[in-house]
Amino acid sequence: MSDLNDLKMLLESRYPIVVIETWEELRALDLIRRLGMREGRPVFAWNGVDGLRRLEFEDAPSQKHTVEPDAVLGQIRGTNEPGIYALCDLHPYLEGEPKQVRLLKEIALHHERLHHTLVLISHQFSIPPEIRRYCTRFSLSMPDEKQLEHIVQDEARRFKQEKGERVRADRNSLDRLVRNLRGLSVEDARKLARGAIIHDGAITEADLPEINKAKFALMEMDGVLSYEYDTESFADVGGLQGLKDWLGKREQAFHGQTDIDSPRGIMMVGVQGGGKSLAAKAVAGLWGLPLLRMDMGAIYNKFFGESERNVREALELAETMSPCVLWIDEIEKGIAVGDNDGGTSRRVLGTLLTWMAENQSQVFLVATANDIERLPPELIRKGRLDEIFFVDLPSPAVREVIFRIHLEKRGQAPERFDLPTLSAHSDGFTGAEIEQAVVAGLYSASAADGVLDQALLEAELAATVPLSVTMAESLARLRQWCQGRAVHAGA
Ligand SMILES: Nc1ncnc2c1ncn2[C@@H]1O[C@H](COP(=O)(O)OP(=O)(O)OP(=O)(O)O)[C@@H](O)[C@H]1O
Repeated sequence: MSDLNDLKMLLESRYPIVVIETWEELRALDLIRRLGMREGRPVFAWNGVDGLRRLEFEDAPSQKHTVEPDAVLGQIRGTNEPGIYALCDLHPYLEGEPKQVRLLKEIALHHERLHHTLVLISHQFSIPPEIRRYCTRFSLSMPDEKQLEHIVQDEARRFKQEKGERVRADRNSLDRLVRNLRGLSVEDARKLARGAIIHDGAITEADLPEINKAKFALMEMDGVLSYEYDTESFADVGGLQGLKDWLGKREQAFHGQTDIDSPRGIMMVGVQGGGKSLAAKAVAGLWGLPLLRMDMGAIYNKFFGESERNVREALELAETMSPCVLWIDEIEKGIAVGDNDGGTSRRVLGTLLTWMAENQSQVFLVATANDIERLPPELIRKGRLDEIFFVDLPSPAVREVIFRIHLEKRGQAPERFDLPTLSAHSDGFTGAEIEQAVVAGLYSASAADGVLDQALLEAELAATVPLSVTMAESLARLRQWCQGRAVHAGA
């Protein structure tokens, strides 16, 4: 790892303040200590409990009078001997504290005279605008696959010493485990590897979903990306045969098992409740990949900060989680044409398009959209996505399958029902509406202390006015828009 050299270069480029966002405080401090010793510069560490102390000497006493942040910053400002000051968890003391921010700025302003370097170490650090131009960010490097494999082997050795048993593993599972640990710090990778080994003394494919969930939790994306625990199987999706065939043909290429270009993503447009979300979940289920969902609403949430940064970070996280499926639900909400928001949605779209053009990682994008009129043309231009699928209302045969799926899911034997008649009575219904009719029928049956039967289901269907009727015009527009632009997901 060349962290030492990289940090040295940063210091030499005379930035007065270096910000390190990390959970690995001890590793960051060790790096700074080594750098100080190599460069012959005194190094100090501070936190709000112990105050300041010399970092090079293990038993150096703490200067208790510097526990308060303004005391320590005041002392640094007043010292002429140039030093490196690692300030841990200073971030809460800067919020709404103009005095502290000013002191930081003073030290930065007099950098040419004082030659102090402040290294601010926190798990998260938002730089106050007053000092932004004096700051630079530094990231600790993450272990590469070779180092990760060493970590896993270390843990396997430790297991053997403690339990007297060898860890069972095949090459393929080990490789996949190592790949899935990418993007984690040494400490976290070790923790997850230990977790995978400890419960059964083996490394198997079955460990991977747990590893992915735990890894995602460690990454803390605060609502912009969520980990979808329930992926679906395509067996639970009625119809969409065209989409299923398309995906089936590309699975090997996605996993890098052929020389053909890896597929990068699809968009699904269609009526509400037509099964687009269900299909997105089924892609992950079919390919055995974790499913991450990007919430366009959260990207614009002011509490989460700058929108483009949120998108960038979410995409980076998806890359770290690769191979995975990234599902952007209702994509038009975040990047709609004509949004009057001071250009934010244009910038978010730009960030997304750049990523789509440059993405080399195994992240398969599944975007779903309801409102095609708000979709920016750049996004749907040929070549951006591998395919645009139109999810239309289900055909009579598919409606039968959907009835079967939802009856079976609720413990109702489909043989007890006349499925062709139910299908005939549900012309124009979406999958969601068929499911709703089954659920409503079950409620009615239970209220009457009876069982669900054909008559109850037919009554529920007769009482429903499907969206395709109330929104006939927009459905017609959608179908027209899709001609020549999208392929039929059901074909
Ligand atoms: N083709 C289908 N096969 C089986 N179930 C379906 C199908 N289509 C819809 N459903 C049922 O309806 C529910 C809602 O559908 P889903 O959320 O996938 O639709 P959608 O097109 O994403 O709708 P929206 O645009 O409103 O989010 C699904 O969870 C599923 O239970």
